Amino acid sequence: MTVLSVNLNKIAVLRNSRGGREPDIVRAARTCLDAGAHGITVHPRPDARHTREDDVHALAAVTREYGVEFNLEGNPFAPPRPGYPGFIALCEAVRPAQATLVPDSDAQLTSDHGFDFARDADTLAPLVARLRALGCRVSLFADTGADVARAAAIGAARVELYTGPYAEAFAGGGAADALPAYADTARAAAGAGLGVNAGHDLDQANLGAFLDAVPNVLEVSIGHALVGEALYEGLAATVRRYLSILA
Ligand SMILES: CC(=O)[C@@H](O)[C@H](O)COP(=O)(O)O
Ligand SMILES: NCC(=O)COP(=O)(O)O
Repeated sequence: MTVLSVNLNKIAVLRNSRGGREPDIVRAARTCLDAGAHGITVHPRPDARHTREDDVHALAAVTREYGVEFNLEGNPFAPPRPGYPGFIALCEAVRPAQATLVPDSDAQLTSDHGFDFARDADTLAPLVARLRALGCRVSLFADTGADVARAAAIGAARVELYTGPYAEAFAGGGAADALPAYADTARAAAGAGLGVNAGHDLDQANLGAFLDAVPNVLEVSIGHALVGEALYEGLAATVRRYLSILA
């Protein structure tokens, strides 16, 4: 079964554009969870452009209340700065069920690549161990063709396949060419004992074909498209549409 974790970054983008509390990210989380979403994801960035430290605490509390997964994403190497205590410190404070490590630089518009596990193994391994000691399941953001055996050796429980290139290929009519690399990487990950998550630019149009082609996807985290689509149909109805694609 594939579960849906709704990424609420874009609710915070809208809220921050005017300051204040609206739209309320906790109300959005409750709406998604009441509609059947299996968890909540956020990816607070060091520049606090969307979700902030206080959101992380509030969403940790609401996911605890619902008994669902809180998936916290971030770059463990980004240094702390005022308003952003650092990814590991956030994990120490709220102990998310899943910590997804993503190799973003500060200036990136959004996530656009996975780790180079061979290059990053020595720096990742102690951080993964620290997160595991907190009780977090650790997932590492990965490109197709990544050295997933090494990701397993680093201590991760899962990899999250970066689906941006798939979404782009789908939009251009080239999904059939893009999907085999995802399926191969998912199979290799399973063979290495890793669970497989997927995310980035998934939407109602491209999700079904991805899940049909890629085996054993345990979780998809979806935010940008889902929040955009919710403008037309409402958040709860949109979450239910995604759940019907997963079913
Ligand atoms: C890790 C990942 O794929 C990203 O999709 C991320 O969570 C989205 O971040 P932004 O909302 O900042 O683009
Ligand atoms: N990990 C991917 C995620 O949380 C959401 O990505 P997107 O749907 O906002 O592109």
